Amino acid sequence: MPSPQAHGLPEPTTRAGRAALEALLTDPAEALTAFDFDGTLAPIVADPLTSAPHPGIVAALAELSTLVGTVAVITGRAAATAVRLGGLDRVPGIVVLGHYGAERWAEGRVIAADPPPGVALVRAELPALVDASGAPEGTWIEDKGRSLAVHTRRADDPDRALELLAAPLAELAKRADLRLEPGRMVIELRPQGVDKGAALTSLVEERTAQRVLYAGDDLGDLPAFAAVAALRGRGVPGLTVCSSSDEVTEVADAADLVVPGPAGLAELLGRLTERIRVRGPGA
Ligand SMILES: O=P(O)(O)OC[C@H]1O[C@H](O[C@H]2O[C@H](CO)[C@@H](O)[C@H](O)[C@H]2O)[C@H](O)[C@@H](O)[C@@H]1O
Repeated sequence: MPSPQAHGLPEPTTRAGRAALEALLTDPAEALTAFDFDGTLAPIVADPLTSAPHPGIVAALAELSTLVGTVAVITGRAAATAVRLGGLDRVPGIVVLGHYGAERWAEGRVIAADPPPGVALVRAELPALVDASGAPEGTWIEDKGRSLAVHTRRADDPDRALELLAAPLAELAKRADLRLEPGRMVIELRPQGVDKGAALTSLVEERTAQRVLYAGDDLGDLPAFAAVAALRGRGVPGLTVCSSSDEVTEVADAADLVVPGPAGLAELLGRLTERIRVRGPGA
């Protein structure tokens, strides 16, 4: 039987990753494949309202959806926002879990619990807090409905802005009983009790998936990587893929396979679908 590399698939650097890729190729219908949105499917841009998937990557997901059991996106965005920006409704049967798993979009419907009262408190206090922090011009607030994010990418000195914001945002999050979620030039204040790891695990259980692939790029994806490791312990082969950047190195350190950003992921998906088609299901 040819190795995955014989068809241009990159080789995971870990034994568990290689075993998971082989298991996925052998039984794709048993697999759940899940992807982060920003930085993984969509290149990072200065204005989150203009995010768009890497060219061809949604078509690749659509093709993948005909070959594997489940295609999902798990994002910090509101689910409907990711669907709209990504054109994700072009992927048959896709499940989109938004707000780190607090929302679920499927077949055009969003299911979510009401946000906790702390979100309204943060909405009321955050503008004055950002002003008082001394964070440089360009720091701005994204109100996502169920959570709020303070972005520094457009600030003169993004890292300095994050330093100035860290303590006051931590104090506000504590008072509002919300979770502080750091990311790529952003700090979010969001409801507790959910993360991408719990979201991924629930979906794997719901779909009774026997193989799992998860791809991400940011700190908020690390719980999903940990969930993949835990699933391996329960006998479910799992492959973690990092869409790499210079901004976050922890994700590459934890991954079985590193690809160069969304362009690299698009290429990986193309090779993966081609390999599954050539090999045929159950081969
Ligand atoms: O879980 P994700 O799908 O990765 O979403 C995480 C956050 O992504 C967005 O912010 C990031 O992408 C922006 C657009 O490229 C970029 O400008 C920003 O610096 C990044 O942090 C989004 O705006 C957040 O709401 C998401 O939670």
